[in-house]
Amino acid sequence: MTGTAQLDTAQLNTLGRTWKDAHGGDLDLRLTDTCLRDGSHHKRHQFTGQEVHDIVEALDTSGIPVIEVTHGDGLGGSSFNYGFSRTPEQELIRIAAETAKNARIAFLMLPGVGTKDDIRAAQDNGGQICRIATHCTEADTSIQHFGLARELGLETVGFLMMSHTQPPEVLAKQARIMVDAGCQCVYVVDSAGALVMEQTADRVSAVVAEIGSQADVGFHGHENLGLGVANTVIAARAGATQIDGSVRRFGAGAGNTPLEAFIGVCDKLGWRTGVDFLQIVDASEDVIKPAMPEECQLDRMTLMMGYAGVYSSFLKHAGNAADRYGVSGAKILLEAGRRKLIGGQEDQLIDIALMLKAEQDKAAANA
Ligand SMILES: CC[C@H](O)CC(=O)C(=O)O
Ligand SMILES: [Mn+2]
Repeated sequence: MTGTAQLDTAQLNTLGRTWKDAHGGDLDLRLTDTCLRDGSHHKRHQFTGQEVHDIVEALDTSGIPVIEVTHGDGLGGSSFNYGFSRTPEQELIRIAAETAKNARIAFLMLPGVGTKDDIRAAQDNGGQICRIATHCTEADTSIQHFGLARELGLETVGFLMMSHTQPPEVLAKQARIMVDAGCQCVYVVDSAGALVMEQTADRVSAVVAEIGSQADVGFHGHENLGLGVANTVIAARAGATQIDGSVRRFGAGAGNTPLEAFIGVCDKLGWRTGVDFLQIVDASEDVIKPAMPEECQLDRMTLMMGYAGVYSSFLKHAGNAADRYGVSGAKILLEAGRRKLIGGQEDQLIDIALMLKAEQDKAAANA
């Protein structure tokens, strides 16, 4: 089979649903910690090998079943456009895989940023789960990558990013494209932290109705309106069985769903995650916190992201543009939301800053 071929339903049924088997069916939810990938945005991609080793060891010991490790913008993201990594991501993947005793190591790739060779290298370095992320109307760009990943025997996950921008029925159709290409779990991704409760439930339910008999459904939340845990609980109630978050919210924007808080909530609800709450709380305080440049904040900038519906990974880029041109970062984000910018359009944040500066200079000249 070539990398671009689609899998038929019979193949999917025999190859799908790997995680329930891997965990012996004794978990209700499978958690993925993404502080070593989405947290890379907050860390400006400056993770050291030692930090990755220490964080993976702590998460793995606590029982986290999946740990995602990659540049914040996925394989191949280390660049002038997105920011250079301090340590090559393939080395970080290798360190993570060598450190984890039980957890599977996942890596993310965005078609057009990473390449098929990056996927092969990530597998050679010990990555086992290939997560392909596309804008939520561009699932067709993932077809060849899912084909390759399945050919290589990797577990596959699809990310429908910026899911707040499309109604449930559009997401369901896009999820179908991913599953037909070989994806074993499609995530509704609230990249901007803009979804509000029922909007999450409606989207997850629609995707479950479309693909639930063939593949799992996941949810990836952000904290920009303070709803990460609430949205994740409601997503699980709507049928999401794979859940993303970051311990201590170490992620993009105001951070990801705080995984330790969600684990505590799951304990109270009687949902089995396999993670020890006391250990994960210690890991948050003793290992994750020291690796963070600062806590992820729910402040003017990040609230604006949730409010205006802006991709969380734009936070540092908008802050840089605001500082460079002496304009309001919050106004840059509001305009980015109005323009409905998507990943890859980071350069437009500079255009917006220049426009705001011109307006500011004109107002000053007329004053
Ligand atoms: C650049 C990829 C992006 O950060 C993926 C993600 O975590 C999201 O869309 O929320
Ligand atoms: Mn994210």
